Amino acid sequence: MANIEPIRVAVTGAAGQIGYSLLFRIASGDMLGKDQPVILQLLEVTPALKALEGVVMELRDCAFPLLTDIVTSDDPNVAFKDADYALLVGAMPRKAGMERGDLLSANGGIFKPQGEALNKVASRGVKVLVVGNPANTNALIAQQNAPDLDPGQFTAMVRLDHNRAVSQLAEKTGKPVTSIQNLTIWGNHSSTQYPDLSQTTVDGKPALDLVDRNWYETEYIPTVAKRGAAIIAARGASSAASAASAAIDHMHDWALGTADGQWVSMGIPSDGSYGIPEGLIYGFPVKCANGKYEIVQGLDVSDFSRGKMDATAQELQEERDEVRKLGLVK
Ligand SMILES: NC(=O)c1ccc[n+]([C@@H]2O[C@H](COP(=O)([O-])OP(=O)(O)OC[C@H]3O[C@@H](n4cnc5c(N)ncnc54)[C@H](O)[C@@H]3O)[C@@H](O)[C@H]2O)c1
Ligand SMILES: O=C(O)C[C@H](O)C(=O)O
Repeated sequence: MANIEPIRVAVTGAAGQIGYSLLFRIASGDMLGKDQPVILQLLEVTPALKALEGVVMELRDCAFPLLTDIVTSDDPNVAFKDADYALLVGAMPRKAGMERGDLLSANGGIFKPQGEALNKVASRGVKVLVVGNPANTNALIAQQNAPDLDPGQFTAMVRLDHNRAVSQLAEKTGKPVTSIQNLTIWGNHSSTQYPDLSQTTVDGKPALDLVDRNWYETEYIPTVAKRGAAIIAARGASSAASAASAAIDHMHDWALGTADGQWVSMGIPSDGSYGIPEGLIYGFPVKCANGKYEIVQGLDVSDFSRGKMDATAQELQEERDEVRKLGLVK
């Protein structure tokens, strides 16, 4: 372990609820491996730096063997300096009664300067995950303001939706989550997302042979798509530990690869696959190896799926138009 160079991981919104779970998981090796030392580079707004100091005290008190150093700052040019991974969490969460897209004008402005700072100071191979909502369009804003980086380095989190979808299906079929494979979240991290079971297997059997079609269309899909709102209604605050866990899963699989033959869902720039307009940051089925992701190609798309996939793409186009008007993307 002593001979492995530490990896720099930047996290924004580090004193927030998600940060409080995420940082400890990164420092314990859950994201990049149990033998990979890390340096945490934490960004917060100036008024939250005091609270962040307390989080840093707690991180130090854990005496994590892999945690080599901690940097804190309210300047993205410091926090993103030479970062190999950047998890952009810092943004306002929605309240009951809001859609995530309602946060666009409040949060969109955060991601332009952060994209510019990543462009200027991050490692040229930085892998970026946007968690702050609306995650897909915020990822687009950061990406468009980082012209010297490859657009594919910017991704958005639909992994929480993916994990929710796996868990709901496991519960319905009475099978363990590990029996479920090849599930996809297409599109936006919003209530238009499409949790698609058409290719999914449970213990090798087609999932749609095991559940009622009416349940799938009228209960399962809306339950997964509206789970974030259900958590806000129950907890009085948006999901945090599960969101952090999904962020760990997303980065872990991107960095270290997906399990043999299996795929996961990631929000990535569309290359036009499956007829999704190029450039939108859209949830796709992907396999990862050697630090790269690749869209799973050649899947059959039914008329039902086509309608759902196009509707969520349409919403992302509308969000893109809105941020264009705000001058946040070209
Ligand atoms: N994509 C997903 O699946 C998913 C899941 C859960 C939550 N979220 C989103 O993640 C975001 C954070 O959620 P939370 O519960 O941790 O919120 P929170 O309010 O507890 O924490 C957000 C933190 O971000 C900080 N912050 C605000 N602007 C910043 C900036 N410009 N730079 C750095 N830090 C900044 C705040 O000071 C605060 O400490 C919200 O937008 C929420 O909706 C996304
Ligand atoms: O729903 C929210 O606003 C928070 C988060 O995006 C979630 O899905 O839990």
